[in-house]
Amino acid sequence: MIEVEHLDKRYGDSFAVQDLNLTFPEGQLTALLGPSGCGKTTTLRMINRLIEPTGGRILLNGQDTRSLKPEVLRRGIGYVIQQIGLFPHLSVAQNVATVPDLLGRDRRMTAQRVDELLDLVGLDPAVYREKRPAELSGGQAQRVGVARALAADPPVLLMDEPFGALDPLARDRLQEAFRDIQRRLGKTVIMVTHDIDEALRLGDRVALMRAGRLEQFGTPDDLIHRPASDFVRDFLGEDATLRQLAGRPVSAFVRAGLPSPGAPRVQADLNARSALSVMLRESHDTLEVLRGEELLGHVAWQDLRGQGPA
Ligand SMILES: Nc1ncnc2c1ncn2[C@@H]1O[C@H](COP(=O)(O)OP(=O)(O)OP(=O)(O)O)[C@@H](O)[C@H]1O
Repeated sequence: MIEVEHLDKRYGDSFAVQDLNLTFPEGQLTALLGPSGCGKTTTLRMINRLIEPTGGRILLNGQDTRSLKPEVLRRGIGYVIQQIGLFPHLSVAQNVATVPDLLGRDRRMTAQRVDELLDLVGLDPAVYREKRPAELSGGQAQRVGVARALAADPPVLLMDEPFGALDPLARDRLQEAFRDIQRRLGKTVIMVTHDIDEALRLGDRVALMRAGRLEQFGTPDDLIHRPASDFVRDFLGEDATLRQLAGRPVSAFVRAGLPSPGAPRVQADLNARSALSVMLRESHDTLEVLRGEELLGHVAWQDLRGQGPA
């Protein structure tokens, strides 16, 4: 768990970050979201002490990070940035193994782990192990960057716009793959993004910042349905609900029981935004939700609009 207390970063007379108070829950992904210049990157870099705060403190599992040597601190905190900076003269496998090698880990174990990690991020080790960074696409290089950050098995991962440089299709795929990995490995992840869709889709929690301060901290649902201010509402925009629905299957909204007679049928893995479209098209305010032939229950219009059980 990472706790940030009264955190300040001042440059001359202006604050990049001002009186930030925030707890990043363990094993969850928190998106740091906000307009350009609001202090996201500064916050992230204060956590691994690439930037030293001018005030306040940061606790990692209850321990003040200032009491740890930066290099010791960073061993437990992976860091992924957009320009991932793979070493061009090293192979993919050597790049992924950088940290374990530095830590003097057993070579054979490391080689095996490198293969597992490449597999995990969707790169066939037999094909990619010996390639050089110059032979990779942008998306493949990003995957290697994620594998490298995971190689030291840090409990905490800091990510700064990790998927920013990718085309939309590659970004979608890597986001999904990463979300899976994060859930499976139970890492605590803090991800800087200015992409609202990305924050709402990937974040268990979203911290929305504005001019160095925290505007709202909550689940994507909280921000969308219970915005703390006009700024939050405006920032997310009117189609925030639709955006969030696009990222979730309709099965997440299912209630037990029968729908009203004549309700259209949809499959459970249909995304909720498309399910809403079916309701509009068919002029029906409930849908019957099936998985294959099995009836799971129904979903109602008001559930998709955010007043329901999900
Ligand atoms: N070294 C520095 N010296 C002076 N001001 C700085 C310095 N680094 C950052 N700032 C200022 O602090 C503020 C926050 O910067 P930061 O990079 O944290 O924003 P951000 O939210 O990550 O923005 P972006 O999304 O554009 O990357 C900005 O106004 C920036 O100009």
